[in-house]
Amino acid sequence: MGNIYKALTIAGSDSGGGAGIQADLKTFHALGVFGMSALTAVTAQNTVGVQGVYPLSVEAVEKQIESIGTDLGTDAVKTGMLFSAEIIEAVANQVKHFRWSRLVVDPVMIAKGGEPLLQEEAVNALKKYLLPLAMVITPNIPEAEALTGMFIQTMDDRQKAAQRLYELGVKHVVIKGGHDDDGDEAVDLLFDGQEYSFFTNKRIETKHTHGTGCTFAAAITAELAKGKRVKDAVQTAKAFIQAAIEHELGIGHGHGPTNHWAYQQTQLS
Ligand SMILES: Nc1ncnc2c1ncn2[C@@H]1O[C@H](COP(=O)(O)OP(=O)(O)O)[C@@H](O)[C@H]1O
Ligand SMILES: Cc1ncc(COP(=O)(O)O)c(N)n1
Repeated sequence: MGNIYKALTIAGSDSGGGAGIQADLKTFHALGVFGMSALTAVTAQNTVGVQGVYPLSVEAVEKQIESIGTDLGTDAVKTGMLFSAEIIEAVANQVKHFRWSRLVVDPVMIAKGGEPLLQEEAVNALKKYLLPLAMVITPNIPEAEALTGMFIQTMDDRQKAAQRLYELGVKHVVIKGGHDDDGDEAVDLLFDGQEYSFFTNKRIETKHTHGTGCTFAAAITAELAKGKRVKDAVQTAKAFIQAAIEHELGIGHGHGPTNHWAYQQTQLS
């Protein structure tokens, strides 16, 4: 066996299997990375919506991270749904304690159906404690608006928002374009403090986009765990999410999950 790369996801459980911890672990696995998890909350969720949110205690979150940090260690870390300011602060302290530098923060706030996955007052904790530790942050447009207080309509606005997030201490800002549905392309913007890069693919006409954000950020994390540069990791993640959306599974009665094994299959064929 060659080198085993490891990645840890700190996020909520999606019982429906399309987003959250489940999407992250499937994505790590599909990219050949050993996945580990620390749950922050359990959601009763499916393709139709979120039927319940049950946060874990701060102690339960801390203990899971400690179990991983004191034994297996990890090459990269991703955070997703963190639910509260208390959990955010605890996670930031653990990341610092174990000196985990390859940290991808997906600032999950609201599920596609509109249900809150982060308490409103926790947005400030995200900015204060976690963003300064992040190697990469991956907000969608509404999340970038909540973090910056800006209204984002044009690509120029997005570039300004990326600059503001960079000033909060994040080393690389990716503002995703899934929500910008004018036009026939899905464009993601990356800012590294110096230059802007654009990752563009054809926009796929589908309602099955549950978990796209989680999957995309998990793919970046898996590639960083292998030691890849951020720009290359984002490039692979963009190809991964495109394949996952394109080869849709069509399961459930609402917004279905993406296909986490499609990228691997397209690579093999
Ligand atoms: N219909 C689509 N066709 C192609 N790519 C998409 C589509 N919707 C989202 N994406 C891509 O999926 C990733 C997640 O984007 P987005 O939907 O903005 O995030 P979130 O799920 O956090 O709201 C981005 O790379 C985005 O460009
Ligand atoms: C537990 C959990 N975490 C995150 C999301 C966001 O999903 P998306 O990737 O569609 O924004 C979700 N719906 N549920």
